[in-house]
Amino acid sequence: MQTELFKQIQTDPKINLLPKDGVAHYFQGIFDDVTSDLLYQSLLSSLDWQPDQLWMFGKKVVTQRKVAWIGDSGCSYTYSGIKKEPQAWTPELLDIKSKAEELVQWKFNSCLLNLYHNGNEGMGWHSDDEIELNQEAPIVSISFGATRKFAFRHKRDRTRVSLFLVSGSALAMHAPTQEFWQHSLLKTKLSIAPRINLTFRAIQL
Ligand SMILES: O=C(O)CCC(=O)C(=O)O
Ligand SMILES: [Fe+2]
Repeated sequence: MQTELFKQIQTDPKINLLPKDGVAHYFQGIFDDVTSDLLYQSLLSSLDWQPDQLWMFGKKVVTQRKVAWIGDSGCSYTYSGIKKEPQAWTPELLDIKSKAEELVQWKFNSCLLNLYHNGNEGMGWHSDDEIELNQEAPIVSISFGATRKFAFRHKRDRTRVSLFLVSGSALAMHAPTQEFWQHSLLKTKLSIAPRINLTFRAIQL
């Protein structure tokens, strides 16, 4: 019974995953398995992947997880105190961007990609609420590779909602989700295959 309900929630893009203060929709099978594998390989080899750098307790930390920042010219982006200049769009990225835009009827001008080599790598609790982002715009997150668990946590009462993001899926987060919720890509001892995640964002120019 619980499994049935879970499956339904996981696959019905009309259901809002959040009980309040935000809207998040999950779309499975945006890309089929063969296309997802091809896109994964092509993103892995065509982009300049760099370790992420962030400040933790006053110290600069370099992550195992790698990132690539893509955007229209002028879309520089500062987070955790590090200013990033964008790499140019590739044909594959533009195709994926079109799909993301179609899902939410919004135009994006930038994309942050994360490469998690194994289950030991994740992303801690945060909101995508950087000052450069248009706060009205949704964020669309697309995943290729290993299935990973993603969780939301309400900033005030700590309510949690979690789901598995499978290869070829999209997760759309609409305003005011970032204002009230944090999210995290949880680490796991189970999943050892790598995963690439893309978050399409609208930077205010
Ligand atoms: O890898 C994920 O699914 C989440 C990535 C994320 O939250 C981000 O890039 O801001
Ligand atoms: Fe995020």
